[in-house]
Amino acid sequence: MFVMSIWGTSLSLSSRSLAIALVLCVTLLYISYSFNACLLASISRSLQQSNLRNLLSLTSTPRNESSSNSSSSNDSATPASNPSNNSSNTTNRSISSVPAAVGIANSSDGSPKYQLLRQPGLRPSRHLPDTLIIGVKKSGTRALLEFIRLHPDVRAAGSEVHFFDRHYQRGLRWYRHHMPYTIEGQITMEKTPSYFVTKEVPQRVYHMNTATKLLIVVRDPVTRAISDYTQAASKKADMKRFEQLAFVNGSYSVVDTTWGPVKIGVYSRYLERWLLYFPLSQLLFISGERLIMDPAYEIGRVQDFLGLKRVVTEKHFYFNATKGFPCLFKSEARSTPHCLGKTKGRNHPHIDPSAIERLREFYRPFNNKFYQLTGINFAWA
Ligand SMILES: Nc1ncnc2c1ncn2[C@@H]1O[C@H](COP(=O)(O)OS(=O)(=O)O)[C@@H](OP(=O)(O)O)[C@H]1O
Repeated sequence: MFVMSIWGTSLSLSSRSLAIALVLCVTLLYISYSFNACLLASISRSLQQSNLRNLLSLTSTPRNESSSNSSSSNDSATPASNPSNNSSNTTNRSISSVPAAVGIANSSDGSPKYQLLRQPGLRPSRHLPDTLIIGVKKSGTRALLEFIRLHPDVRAAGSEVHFFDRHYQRGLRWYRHHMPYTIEGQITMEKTPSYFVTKEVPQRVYHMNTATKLLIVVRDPVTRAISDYTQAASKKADMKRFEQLAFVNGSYSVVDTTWGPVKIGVYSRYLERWLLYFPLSQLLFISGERLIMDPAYEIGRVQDFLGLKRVVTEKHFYFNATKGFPCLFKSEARSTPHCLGKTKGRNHPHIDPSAIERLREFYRPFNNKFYQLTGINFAWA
């Protein structure tokens, strides 16, 4: 009886243990299942996000391309001296890599081709400019930018960024954010014509990158002054006549050198400041007159200076008789003809020839100094 009762007790004990073990097993299985499910969900989420990020960074490229271009690699957030990083972008350019990469960029199918873009250099990113068009205002700076950006290895900011003269305190990170996306081997370019005449700019550009290449379009300072005046008059209905503004006291004897349109034409004065920071070999002077008469010639010089293959040639230009200026084809296949906008190539007002003659006389010594500094005789009258 006693044995029976012990046996019975141990039986009920072992079935309780069995039941407890079963419950424990089921609980463990449930916890393990939930944990694995969470883990898998989180892995899949992060994979989706990284794919999305890649896709977004790729699809944002055309937005910037439509406005312009750039390349260099400087992550500095403040305008402190960090000159060396940008210069490497001017070498090792591969024209053939560009259309290929752009083609791949449009693919979002996750194929091996698409994976190529993850390789360093092929993933588009923004860089500080390694080339600047610094001026001179009203000399053909927009034409130069539009012409040179036909090159597949050039990307430029579409509008004038004014970083070095107006927004310098915002820092290089801000500046870089205004640059277009580029891939390795492409040049990043920006044009702001007021850089040439703003006192602080040469030193600031030098601090960004001592190797920055500088493009300067120059034009007969008298015609440039009239062009500058024409632009100002187009915005102000009651503007005085050019002759009244260019001279002191209404007579043509004393030139008003404080008036912006006159002052900017004293190129030698501004150039001297730039030469304190940059050797002449880093500056390229483009004749504004020749850019109109023979754009292919001037663009050839620019491509050589930038170490680019001569891709933009006479095949890209045609003379538009209605506009009275050269216009361009966006490709060698002569598709998409394009002229600059209405604000480029305005009709100038009639100016008294005596006033023009007096201004020529005024500029002559400064022009000669400029020819001497640049080693180029621009032959302005
Ligand atoms: N291809 C072509 N089409 C139209 N205009 C051309 C071209 N090439 C040079 N130019 C000359 O460019 C002058 C304007 O110069 P900028 O672009 O430097 O002006 S700005 O400083 O950016 O406002 C502009 O000056 P204005 O003629 O006084 O309007 C033109 O003479």
